[in-house]
Amino acid sequence: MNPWKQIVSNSESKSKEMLHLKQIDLSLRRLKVIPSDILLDTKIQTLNLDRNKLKGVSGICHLQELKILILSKNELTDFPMEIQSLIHLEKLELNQNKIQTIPTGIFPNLNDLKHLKLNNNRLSKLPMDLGSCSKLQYLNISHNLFTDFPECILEIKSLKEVYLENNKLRKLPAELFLGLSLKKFKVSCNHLREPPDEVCVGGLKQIRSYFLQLQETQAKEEKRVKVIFIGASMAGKTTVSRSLTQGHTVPVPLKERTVGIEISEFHIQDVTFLFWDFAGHLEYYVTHHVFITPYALVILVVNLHRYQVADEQIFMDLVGFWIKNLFMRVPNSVVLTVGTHMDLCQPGEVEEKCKDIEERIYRLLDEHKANLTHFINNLEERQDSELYLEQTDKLRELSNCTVNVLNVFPINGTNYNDIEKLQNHILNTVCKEELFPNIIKMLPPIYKVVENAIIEVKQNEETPQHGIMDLDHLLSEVMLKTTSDLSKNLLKDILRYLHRIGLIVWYEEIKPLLNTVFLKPSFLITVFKILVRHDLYNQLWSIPAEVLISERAFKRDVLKWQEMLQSKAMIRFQAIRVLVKHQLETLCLQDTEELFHDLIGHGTQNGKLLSLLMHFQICMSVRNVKKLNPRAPEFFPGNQWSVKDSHKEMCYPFPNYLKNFMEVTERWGGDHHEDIHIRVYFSPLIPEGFFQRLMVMACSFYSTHWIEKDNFLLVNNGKPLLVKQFNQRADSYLEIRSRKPKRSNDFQSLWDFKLTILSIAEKLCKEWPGLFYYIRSPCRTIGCPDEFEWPDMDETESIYDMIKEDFKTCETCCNTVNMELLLPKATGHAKDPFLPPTIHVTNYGVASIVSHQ
Ligand SMILES: Nc1nc2c(ncn2[C@@H]2O[C@H](COP(=O)(O)OP(=O)(O)OP(=O)(O)O)[C@@H](O)[C@H]2O)c(=O)[nH]1
Repeated sequence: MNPWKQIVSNSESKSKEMLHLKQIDLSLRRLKVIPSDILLDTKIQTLNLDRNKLKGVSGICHLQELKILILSKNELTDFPMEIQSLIHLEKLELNQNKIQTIPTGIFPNLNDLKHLKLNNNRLSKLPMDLGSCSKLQYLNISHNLFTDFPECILEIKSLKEVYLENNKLRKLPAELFLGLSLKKFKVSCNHLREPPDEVCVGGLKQIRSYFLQLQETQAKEEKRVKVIFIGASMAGKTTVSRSLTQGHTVPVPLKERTVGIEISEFHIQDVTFLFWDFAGHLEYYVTHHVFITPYALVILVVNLHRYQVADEQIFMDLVGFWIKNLFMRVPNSVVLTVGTHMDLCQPGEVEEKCKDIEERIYRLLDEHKANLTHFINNLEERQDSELYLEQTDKLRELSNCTVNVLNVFPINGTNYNDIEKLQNHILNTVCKEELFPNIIKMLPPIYKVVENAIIEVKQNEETPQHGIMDLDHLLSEVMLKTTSDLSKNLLKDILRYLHRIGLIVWYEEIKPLLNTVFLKPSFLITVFKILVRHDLYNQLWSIPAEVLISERAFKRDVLKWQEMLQSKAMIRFQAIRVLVKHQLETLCLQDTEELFHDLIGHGTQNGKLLSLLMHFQICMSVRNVKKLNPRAPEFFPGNQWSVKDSHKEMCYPFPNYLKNFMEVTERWGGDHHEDIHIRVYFSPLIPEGFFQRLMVMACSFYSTHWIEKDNFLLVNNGKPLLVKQFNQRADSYLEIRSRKPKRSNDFQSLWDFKLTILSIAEKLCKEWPGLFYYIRSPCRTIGCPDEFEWPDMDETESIYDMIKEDFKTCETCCNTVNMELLLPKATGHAKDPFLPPTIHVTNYGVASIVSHQ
């Protein structure tokens, strides 16, 4: 609960209590001036004026005893000069105003100031005399317009926490990390070159290690950019990316369709490009969250011959779908649309189509913006608008983001002159400061030395061709190749940097892969492609007899596997072994035996392949598909939950291959009008791959489950819960449905069940920063279309505590509905109040939710 709300909760009790406590809460009052009676009470120590409409704070200088002053979310454009008189001030919050400058002469008077919040203003400078605040421990200047680091910060030796995110900083001073003893530091979303973002995301430890290296040497400049090729199947992505990297036109035969992703490195002048060519098939979209990252140039390839001017559907398939998904995933990305097959177009057709594509993209982005504005207005106009403040803020932030779409660049992908023109265009684009401020990376020379040593190790004859290496082995090899005396920790920090720029892959967060480095990221993709491929069904059939025999399988088994894949999207472990073995044989690698065991695992231990796929929520594992126990023990957030080991063969459902068969529908037995259901609406859409991953995570928690393409059914303590997705334009939502409990006491466990699914969905949504969602409960009256909106779920407050009323009246049908049918309204004692739990999804049976109680 917000501490301010705890202090004073209603106006009647306010005066007496406040006079005693000297703490005044006047937040959310729509105040334009501070009430005069407050200004007369000179003994006030705490004044909270959060979320009002103040343009000034005239008279505040009288409150000489003030220690805490909260003026966040007001309409201040000037820094209030009177604050200089508040010499006992310890905490000052002026965030979310419109302040542009802070004059000098204020901070030298605030000798006791410990906490200063100035985020979300329009500041580009801090006054030099801020340095005199020798007790300041917390400083937040994130979401402002700083281009240069304010030097005065370096003088404040007491600082423990500094927040600088979302500015335009290019360089951080070494003294900040080597001189001060910071404990918390955030700097994401800047234009950093020194140190580059890829170092900063590693946190204080890695930034310190970076600057320690620069104490004796000068940083060297490197220009690097990741280029992501996306677009529908057969658009020409591989043709363009291969022609660019190989320096001549490369015809791609039809049978060589991209499977998964292709990666290649390529140089134009002094810029290093890392090309990631994504296959157009939807089956691969579930893997895109692993690889589509911010700060990349996105090349959207469109076949102009296929494109039709007046056809909205074809625009959505070839262009709109990708732009929408990018907006959700990387809301600030730069997109260059390349139109291919212009040689097959008639004169005049190319110009007309390019213009049409550009206009429709802008319309799509405008529509998205208008949608957001509409939501913001709706929430703000509500009488209970204060219940939706977080949502409104998030929407506002989103409406400031935009995908930067460049004009369409038409080419004939089979003509090298055109490829050369495109090459120059790409170079000019990435060198544009305003589009790619992060292309330049200033690095200590040792980073390059280590990079070169790794490339040498990679090319060494003794290194396995697949480039998978044990971490310790790699570290000792690199140490041998570099003359300088490198510490293991520094080497690991440099490896982390090389992982983030995409040169190597080291997933240290995945336990079974902690000691594994993929020197060739493309091999990692090859590994993914063994099981995530559009032609998996045919792949199974093409496995040669000798591979089958070596795994004690027969052609008849293959038929069973194919049937299982088609009807249940399930792959048996034996089939996985066979597929991996076959794939490794076709790659003609040495050491296949060892690699095979590494990828597949030993005994019940998952190998690298399944660990990777499960970590990225692409598949899950189940033991005994037929005998799932509908009376499995009840699951509670906070309890460790496990399933006994069985000796049955494991099976792996891959929800991306699911079709709409009827198993879930049959088990559920149709909707009842009494069902308790809620809807989670998504704008602009439910992202591709979202539902499948939600399914994987949810089914990892609830062992009794059934899955279909757009539905899944979970059972907990004998009670079923159905989750369905509906994904149509302006009507994209998840429905979470359960039967109405017979006893009133059972409502809470049912709401707990729903809240767990909601918290999983919420966690997933964070991976799509451009995605907005809200939750509604439909009115209970048959035929009434109205829905009740859920309030913002405050991270610190249980939703059960937020719902105070027992009944709600529908504005449309005027019926009164019992609240426990609509929202989590605890009837008895709140057993498991909902605090968004931390979710640990590892493997089937060891998944757990830890709630913060
Ligand atoms: N005539 C003509 N053919 C092209 C052009 N660009 C690509 N192609 C051909 O179009 C076909 C598909 O090209 P790819 O590069 O494989 O397409 P892709 O987008 O990578 O397709 P996926 O791998 O399915 O995602 C190939 O046969 C290319 O040779 C072009 O500009 N003109």
